[in-house]
Amino acid sequence: MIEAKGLTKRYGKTLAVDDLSFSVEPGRVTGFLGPNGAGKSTTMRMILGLDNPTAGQVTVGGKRYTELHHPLRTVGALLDAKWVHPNRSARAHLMWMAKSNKIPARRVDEVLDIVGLTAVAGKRAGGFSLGMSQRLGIAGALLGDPEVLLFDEPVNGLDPEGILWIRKFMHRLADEGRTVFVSSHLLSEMALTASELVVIGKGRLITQSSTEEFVARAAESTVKVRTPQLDKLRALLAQASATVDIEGDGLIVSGMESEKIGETAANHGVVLHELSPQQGSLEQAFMQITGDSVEYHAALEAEARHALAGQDVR
Ligand SMILES: Nc1ncnc2c1ncn2[C@@H]1O[C@H](COP(=O)(O)OP(=O)(O)OP(=O)(O)O)[C@@H](O)[C@H]1O
Repeated sequence: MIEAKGLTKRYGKTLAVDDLSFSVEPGRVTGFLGPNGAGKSTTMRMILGLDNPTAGQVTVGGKRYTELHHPLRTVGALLDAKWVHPNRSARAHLMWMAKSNKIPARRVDEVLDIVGLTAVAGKRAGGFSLGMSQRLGIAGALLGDPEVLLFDEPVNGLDPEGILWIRKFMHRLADEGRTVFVSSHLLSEMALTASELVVIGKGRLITQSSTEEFVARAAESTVKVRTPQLDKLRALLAQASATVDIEGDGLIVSGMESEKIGETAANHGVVLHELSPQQGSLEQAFMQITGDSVEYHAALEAEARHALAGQDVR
């Protein structure tokens, strides 16, 4: 379990993390969602004791990182996959990590097996693809068999197969009862990976809720209506305090459920050709909630450029 209370980090004039309080429970994957520059990496660094909070605190299993007797046995992290000595073999890299944390050597072979790197354990880590480097990073995070695992943007730059592997692996770790906290600026990815979300913007908590709730609540449901008596229905709905916009040959109604719209139409003899609640996507929800966040729009543009260029922009 991870608990942040009033967590704050200031770098000079920049308030990177601003009075952040949230909790991350074991047994499920929790997404840490926010646009670029929202403060996700800074928060993760504070969880890992790599940065000190300006105010507030964050604990792992009830203790601050610096109070943990065997940190690697409590919390493992994948922050930067390329953090290995390029000329060391995967096994040598893990052996070195194990030794410096008093972890038995046999655990190295176990974690190599868990992440599927046994066959290439003797190869230079410097020659690994990004996907393999990610696996090696995860093997390192698992060395101490920790209860809590942090992943900072783990799917960045990975091919679809690598993304799928990481996603399944995180679910497996959560199913084992571990606390899994994974950051991302990719909304669509979090919808597939996380069941719970901690959403931040500009260093502040926007919301913590289940992914499902977040989408349902934020993408304030709209209903598409088509009718040959458009003006009449529009006036009736507006009278009942719904917000009505004309779109194409129909109406987009918000602030009123489809059942109520249908009943209102029936009560006044209005014929309906279509009455369809519109499903909100996580993207829409996120945009709505962080709508005023400049950084968010920058992130969206970057994502769009990324999609167009077919390569990673970050
Ligand atoms: N060491 C530092 N010194 C000064 N400013 C920093 C430092 N680390 C982060 N910042 C600033 O703090 C803010 C939050 O950065 P952070 O990297 O935590 O965000 P993020 O959500 O992880 O975004 P990204 O995914 O782009 O890394 C940014 O404005 C960033 O420029």
